[in-house]
Amino acid sequence: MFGEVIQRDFSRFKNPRNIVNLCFIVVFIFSTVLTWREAVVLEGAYVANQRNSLDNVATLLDRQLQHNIDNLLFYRNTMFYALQSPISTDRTRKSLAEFDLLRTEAFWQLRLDLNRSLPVNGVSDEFVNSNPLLDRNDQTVHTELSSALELSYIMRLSDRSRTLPQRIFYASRSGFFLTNTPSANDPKIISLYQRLISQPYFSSQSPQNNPSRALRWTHTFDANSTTGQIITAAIPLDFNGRWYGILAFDYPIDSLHDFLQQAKYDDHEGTVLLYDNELNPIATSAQQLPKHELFTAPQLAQIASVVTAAKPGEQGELRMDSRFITWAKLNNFDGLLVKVHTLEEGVQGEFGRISIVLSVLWMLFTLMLVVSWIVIRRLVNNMFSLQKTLTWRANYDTLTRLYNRGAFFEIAQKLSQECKQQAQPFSVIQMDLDLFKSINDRFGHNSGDKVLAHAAAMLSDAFRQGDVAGRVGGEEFCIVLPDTTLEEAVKVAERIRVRINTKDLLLKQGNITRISASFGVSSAQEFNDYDFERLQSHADHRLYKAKQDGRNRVCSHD
Ligand SMILES: Nc1nc2c(ncn2[C@@H]2O[C@H](COP(=O)(O)OP(=O)(O)OP(=O)(O)O)[C@@H](O)[C@H]2O)c(=O)[nH]1
Repeated sequence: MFGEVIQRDFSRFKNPRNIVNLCFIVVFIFSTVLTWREAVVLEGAYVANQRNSLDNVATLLDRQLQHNIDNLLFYRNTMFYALQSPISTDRTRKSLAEFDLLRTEAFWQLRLDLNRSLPVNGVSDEFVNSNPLLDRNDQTVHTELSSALELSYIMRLSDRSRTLPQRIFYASRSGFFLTNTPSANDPKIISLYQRLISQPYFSSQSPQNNPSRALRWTHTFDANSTTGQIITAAIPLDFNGRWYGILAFDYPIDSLHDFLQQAKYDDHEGTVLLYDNELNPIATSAQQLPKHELFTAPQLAQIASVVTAAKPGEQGELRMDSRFITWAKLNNFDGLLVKVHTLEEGVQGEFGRISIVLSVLWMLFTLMLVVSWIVIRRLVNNMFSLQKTLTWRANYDTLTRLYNRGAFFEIAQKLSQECKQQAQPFSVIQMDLDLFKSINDRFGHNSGDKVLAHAAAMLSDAFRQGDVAGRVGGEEFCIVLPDTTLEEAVKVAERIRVRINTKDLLLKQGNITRISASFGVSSAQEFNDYDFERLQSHADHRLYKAKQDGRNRVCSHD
């Protein structure tokens, strides 16, 4: 059963049309799979390229930030060690004495060395006492001030050329501050200090608010200064269980913006954006921040969910609409670097051009494949119909559409042998048109052909299913009748004779004629012989007798 199914399926493929279809399908699948593979490799390279490109910016930015954080930690250590073992010099003692005199003034400034140190700016005892967050402790304030004066030397020396434009400062709870962007000794000191201690980065560094005492980034905020929006990183300074103040640096957002703009991108490389820890865009490699939101609220939520789970330094990518998003969580910044690559930019870029060439090549190949499939299918179809015609012509007579002599003899012999094997009767009718020559002579050869075709049609209509007829000579026909006795065959011959003889036939130029035929019938039972050729010879002999007896009759005996 299974074998039959396989054989049937296999034989279906022997048909050249199916083989051609199969071959083309295989070539098409193969080419599509190859192109698909190329596309997958290309996509992998594209993703790696996008990641690398963002990684370069992330590494650069991280390095800059690391430098600043290192500076901050270095300054904290300086303060820490100075608090532990303060250096007492004439100059510091003088400055501290000066502080004791000035501490009740609304604002004041101490400076050890005009050229080599930065000024320490302070506010009055009254100001400090009015703010519960502040505490000017008489036990520690001198040590802290001398430490700050020491730091002012180092801060003054620090090289700012390698860093992003920034402000580094120490804001003390004891009512003074030190910054690398010094100001004059004027009332502005009060407002500057007021601004430092009222910002969230100051209060958030209290032991209650920052129990881990780690560095913390703010989100962007308006510093209410000429610098516009800024972002700040701060660490607390603790010593001997006392929270002294904070060391911090801040960047104007513009400087981060400039930094990203300097990262080299060609026009098709997409846009890099820096987001703060509240996922607000703060800087971009484009000319300016996008006027409308780049991401919808659900998209932002999707980014947030992916990024929250990520560790610092981790990278990833997302597909949003037609855009390819690469993100990197920085090691030294509490925010996110995002690269947005639009489809349009992608198409214009190198990978886009390669993808287009690949798609066009695939389409061309497929088109050529389809065209050649159509051509080959047509060739195969033509070949098939030619083969069919040739086969038909080899077996049939084109005029009468009956079997020709060769094919008929072959079939007749086969049928006679089958009847012999099954011990069935078998009969043969030999038929010849009467005086056919005179039709040719009177009406022409074409009319003679028409008569032959007509006689064959009469013949075909009259015999039964299973009987086979053939044209065995010019106007001679033979019919074999399996499983038919002589009597039955005579009846069939008689029926044919009547049919032929009762129909008028319209010939050339309106001539109507009626034809007749003579029949000789023989059967295998009579002679106990199933050899077709011999039976046909007997029938032919009886046909001759029928002609002799006056034509238009059936003869079944010698
Ligand atoms: N038109 C046409 N004539 C054919 C074809 N084949 C044979 N003939 C003609 O058929 C005629 C047969 O004539 P005869 O054998 O003399 O016999 P008949 O005229 O039929 O006379 P009887 O058989 O004695 O009745 C010949 O003239 C052949 O040329 C054919 O394919 N087409």
